[in-house]
Amino acid sequence: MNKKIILTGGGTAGHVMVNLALIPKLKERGWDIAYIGSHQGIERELISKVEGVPYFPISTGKLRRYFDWNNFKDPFKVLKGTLQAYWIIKKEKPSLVFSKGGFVSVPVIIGAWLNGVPAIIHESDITPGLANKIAMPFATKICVTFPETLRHIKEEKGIYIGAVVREQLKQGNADKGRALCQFEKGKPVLLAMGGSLGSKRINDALRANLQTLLADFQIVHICGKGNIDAKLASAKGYKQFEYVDEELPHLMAMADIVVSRAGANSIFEFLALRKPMLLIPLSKEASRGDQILNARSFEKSGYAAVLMEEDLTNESLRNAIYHLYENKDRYRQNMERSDAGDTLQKLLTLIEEARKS
Ligand SMILES: CC(=O)N[C@H]1[C@@H](OP(=O)(O)OP(=O)(O)OC[C@H]2O[C@@H](n3ccc(=O)[nH]c3=O)[C@H](O)[C@@H]2O)O[C@H](CO)[C@@H](O)[C@@H]1O
Repeated sequence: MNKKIILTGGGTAGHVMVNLALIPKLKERGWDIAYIGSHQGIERELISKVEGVPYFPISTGKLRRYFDWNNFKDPFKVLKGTLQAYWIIKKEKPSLVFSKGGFVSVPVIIGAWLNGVPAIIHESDITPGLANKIAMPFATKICVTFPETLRHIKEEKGIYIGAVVREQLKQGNADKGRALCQFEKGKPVLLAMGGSLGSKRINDALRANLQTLLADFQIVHICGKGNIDAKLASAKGYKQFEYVDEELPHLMAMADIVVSRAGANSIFEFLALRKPMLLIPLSKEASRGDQILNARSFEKSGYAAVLMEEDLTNESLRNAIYHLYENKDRYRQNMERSDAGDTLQKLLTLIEEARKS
């Protein structure tokens, strides 16, 4: 019985996390795993830390909905990537390809289709991203996180499974988090996270309020690569990180409230950990607006407060943070009513069923 799987997905950490959640479970079940990603993307860095998962880099190009001179070059890169993915899949002979989306996944899904290998796509957001939209006709099944996403998918291919949250996030230790940040016990902790790449808008507005907020909170701020403010390195009760890997569960465990972008993986992680959250979704100017839909859906369920980027000022952020903290118990009670079920198990069952024998 062939139990080889190729995983793909990348560009931002949000397109790698489901794969990271799956890898230990697939290993437990005796799967042989390989990964196809880009040469430079964050997926290469994240997967290189995982033992026993060979990484095959391919050429990728960004698929854009707007004018850019690279639009003339990138189709050739995607074509090259498709040929590379085709040959890797032909040689590796997996019984299934699983994709978490992102530009790099398009050549891989097409490469799987050309080899007659079934492929499953996972879509985290309410509306499918451009890469997944292009790849969908070549996939066997498309799993979605939000039930309303099924509207955008051909009936027989779409399947609602919910969000996949990494097990290790649930094993955080608040004392370890405080030790890492040199925070004291007893004073509330605010975790600010601008998605896996950081957010300059959130960083600036938060730092403008730092003096006021530090009177009431200790703040751990994940600000993105290159965004550490050295002048604030010695501020008491304020700890900055560019990106956090193994230690993230401890930081999440000690947080009383969270201020975050509304990337699908992050918000479901906060929901699983029952963290009252203020979401500042990426604006329509900078994206297709998927985070706005994610945030509105959480707001409607009573899990989150939402501050739109166009309404983000130093004052509105400060007021929203205090409002969130005052109402934190209400948000927690609402989150207690959510039941995610064992999504990882559902996904594993789907993988076992879909593979080519
Ligand atoms: C700019 C962009 O394209 N954003 C998209 C991207 O966001 P982004 O990559 O930010 O995605 P998410 O918020 O969904 O996921 C980020 C993941 O990185 C992890 N993390 C983050 C920071 C850190 O220091 N350490 C760490 O491990 C989080 O725990 C989470 O698992 O993918 C999401 C899921 O398709 C989309 O909803 C977002 O719109």
